[in-house]
Amino acid sequence: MKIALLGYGKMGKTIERIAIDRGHEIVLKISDNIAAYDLSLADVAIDFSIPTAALNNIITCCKNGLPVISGTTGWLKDYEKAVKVCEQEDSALLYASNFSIGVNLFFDLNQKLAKLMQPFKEYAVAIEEIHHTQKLDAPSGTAISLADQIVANSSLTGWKAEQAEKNEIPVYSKRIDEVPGTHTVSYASRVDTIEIKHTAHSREGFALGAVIAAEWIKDKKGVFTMKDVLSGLK
Ligand SMILES: NC(=O)C1=CN([C@@H]2O[C@H](COP(=O)(O)OP(=O)(O)OC[C@H]3O[C@@H](n4cnc5c(N)ncnc54)[C@H](OP(=O)(O)O)[C@@H]3O)[C@@H](O)[C@H]2O)C=CC1
Ligand SMILES: O=C(O)C1=N[C@H](C(=O)O)C[C@H](O)C1
Repeated sequence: MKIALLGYGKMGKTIERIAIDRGHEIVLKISDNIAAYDLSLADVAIDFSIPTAALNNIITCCKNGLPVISGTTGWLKDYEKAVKVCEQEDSALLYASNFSIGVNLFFDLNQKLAKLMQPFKEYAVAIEEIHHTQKLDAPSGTAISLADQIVANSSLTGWKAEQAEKNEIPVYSKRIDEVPGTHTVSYASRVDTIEIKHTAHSREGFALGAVIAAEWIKDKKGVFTMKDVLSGLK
């Protein structure tokens, strides 16, 4: 498979190594405006760039009929625009706030725990995410996905960074040196605390999941999530 890498930073470089190990070829590496590049050599694009570039990169891929895997976070207010263009252009898009298989299992666990905790109003839920100091967005895309899942499975009305209202989930963001990504969901009562936690030891899990998603989407059309990819692996 011929891959265009949109964004050639920490993730782009890790994806390159894993994609080559799996027998793929990197035909393009972009770290600036996509308009100047010829996408016609690629079978699929993988975008791990910056929040302000993600939507434009996705739209350009869709207009070129190039399936695109989107891992960039911090641009989701524009997600519906991306979906609309993808559908209009009869192209293919898969966004995930986190491509790691472990985090996707953690998402299932989070959803189940939220359902289980729903009747027990004495527990207050909170989310904490810790990432490296170069991260541009906060809260992390993964923390937002976790919060959205809890809202969908509880009587809580939303989430807020730090100072949440009574009916909201507080999401705390910490930035520490080289941390690849740690997410904790906790339910605290006066007498005890229940916690679930995912700790990434490196960026390999994110990158492997993105390459697996690219292999999966290559000849498809439509808007997908990691659930679609993982249901095919089970
Ligand atoms: N979904 C997931 O599983 C994961 C998501 N992420 C997300 O992926 C994104 C990238 O992370 P990371 O690799 O750590 O960040 P980096 O800062 O290391 O890399 C971002 C890269 O994008 C480049 N870039 C800047 N403008 C553009 C543009 N217009 N088009 C294409 N590339 C551009 C930057 O170039 P330059 O340095 O020259 O500005 C840089 O090489 C972040 O949003 C992060 O949150 C990260 C890990 C996992
Ligand atoms: O910026 C990162 O590094 C990461 N970003 C993603 C996010 O915002 O959730 C995923 C992962 O935690 C690493």
